Amino acid sequence: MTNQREVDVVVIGLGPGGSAAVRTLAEAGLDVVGIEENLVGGECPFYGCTPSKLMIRASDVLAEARRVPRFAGAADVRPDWAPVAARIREVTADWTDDDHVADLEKAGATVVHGRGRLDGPGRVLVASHGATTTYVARRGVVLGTGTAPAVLPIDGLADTPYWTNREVVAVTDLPASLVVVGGGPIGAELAQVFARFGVDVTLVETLDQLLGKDEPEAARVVRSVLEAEGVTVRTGVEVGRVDHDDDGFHVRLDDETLTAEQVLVAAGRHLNLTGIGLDTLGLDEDADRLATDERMRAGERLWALGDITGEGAYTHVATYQARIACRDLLGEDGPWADYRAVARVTFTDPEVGGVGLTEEQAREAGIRVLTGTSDVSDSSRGWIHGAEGVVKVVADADRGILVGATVVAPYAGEIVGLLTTAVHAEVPVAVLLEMHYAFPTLHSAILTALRDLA
Ligand SMILES: Cc1cc2nc3c(=O)[nH]c(=O)nc-3n(C[C@H](O)[C@H](O)[C@H](O)COP(=O)(O)OP(=O)(O)OC[C@H]3O[C@@H](n4cnc5c(N)ncnc54)[C@H](O)[C@@H]3O)c2cc1C
Ligand SMILES: NC(=O)c1ccc[n+]([C@@H]2O[C@H](COP(=O)([O-])OP(=O)(O)OC[C@H]3O[C@@H](n4cnc5c(N)ncnc54)[C@H](O)[C@@H]3O)[C@@H](O)[C@H]2O)c1
Repeated sequence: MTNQREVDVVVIGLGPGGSAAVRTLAEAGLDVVGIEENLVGGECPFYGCTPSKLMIRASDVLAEARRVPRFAGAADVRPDWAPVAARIREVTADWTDDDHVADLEKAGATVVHGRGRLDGPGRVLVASHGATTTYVARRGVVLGTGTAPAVLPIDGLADTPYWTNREVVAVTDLPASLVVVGGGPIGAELAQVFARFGVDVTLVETLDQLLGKDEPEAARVVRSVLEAEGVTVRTGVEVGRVDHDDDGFHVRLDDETLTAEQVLVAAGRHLNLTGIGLDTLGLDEDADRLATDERMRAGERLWALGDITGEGAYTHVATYQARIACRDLLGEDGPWADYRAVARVTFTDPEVGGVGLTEEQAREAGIRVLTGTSDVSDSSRGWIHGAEGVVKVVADADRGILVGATVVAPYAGEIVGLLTTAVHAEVPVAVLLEMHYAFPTLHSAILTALRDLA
């Protein structure tokens, strides 16, 4: 049976980006329908940012307690996953979305659980509870369908009960050993978590460095910390085959076969665009991103936001883009989208905070580059804290401004805020060199890196 309903805006996919758009448009008085096929809230609160950061918080507490002998005497540390599993169930409400739905309905939106599909400009087919409804959106459609874990074409893998981020957040009992495939943010963060809880972890990465999107100086610190904490790190290796039997998983690399009780695949994401109907608007659904203009327009009466746009797979990018798309849909003026100063944080310990371009990206962009670095462990606060880390700043020599920066340090995610302001507002390096940096702080290592610009 097919029904038809006319509304102002249809939003397909209610992750952080889609949910923010629904809320803003509904609060502005528009007739908005949000369509979600799984949990309203999306990857971040249920399978991503929030549960992983709860794990990280717990593992950081363990690590800090283990530092007691070095700084303050003795501590008896006995890890227990039960409080972690309980807090994750509390924050996800056991993977139910009633609160998220209520939040959007309170704003005046209609939420439909079902699968949405584009059917030409401004038209969406929604399959829900055995019926199909056609929504005709007077202003347009917002697409924010996000990603799913990439399915790797590794021989044998599909026949094994491996974990992705979707399963790992629900773990109640830890395995004795774990192979993590993929040394990006998810792999690095979770390898450290499980190692700190006593799991024998091997981290396997195809590239020659961990955190391939970050500066090599940052990746080196993270690798050395992980190895010091007992993680075996293998970079520059291919996984040829994965098997599973009574002895667990067997992960065949070029030069050895790893055996472990569990495998976590954290090797990138697949865009949820397949079969979404982009072809009905003349767009390519097999592209590696859905390109958007500065107003987040992706096609005729179509706006896109979040991970599918390829502008940075972060929650804060999705919600930023939601603000821009809503501005356009509500007929307001800019500012429009600007990605010069996107901040990113990998929540390893020490954290890796980055903003803007890496040195390599800046050189590829044709910028006349100057770089400066400083060793956080050599700074006063770094030494007091017993911290390892590095600050690297990347400057445009011709314009006298920073175009990128990276901080590896405790709380680097907070410290990078200062550098995000500098890159975003194009604060002259000459000004950054003359401002005050409190003593003794971790962020004062930025001044040393600025003085090193050459
Ligand atoms: C383990 C992990 C940790 C992370 N940690 C961080 C972090 O610390 N900080 C950070 O900024 N980012 C983090 N991220 C990334 C962050 O989760 C994503 O960038 C963010 O969720 C993207 O939001 P989105 O709106 O694009 O879509 P998503 O959150 O992916 O949501 C898209 C929604 O669309 C729905 N959908 C898809 N197709 C359809 C359809 N046809 N019809 C209806 N609904 C559909 C999906 O079910 C989903 O709910 C992490 C990700 C992972 C996996
Ligand atoms: N703190 C954060 O903000 C945070 C945390 C986690 C995830 N995220 C977001 O989620 C996205 C996905 O994270 P991710 O870590 O899965 O992806 P990623 O794409 O950043 O990293 C995946 C890594 O897996 C490697 N890889 C791919 N195939 C492999 C194979 N067969 N064997 C070994 N290694 C392989 C890649 O070379 C890459 O280094 C990220 O892009 C990030 O934006 C953000």
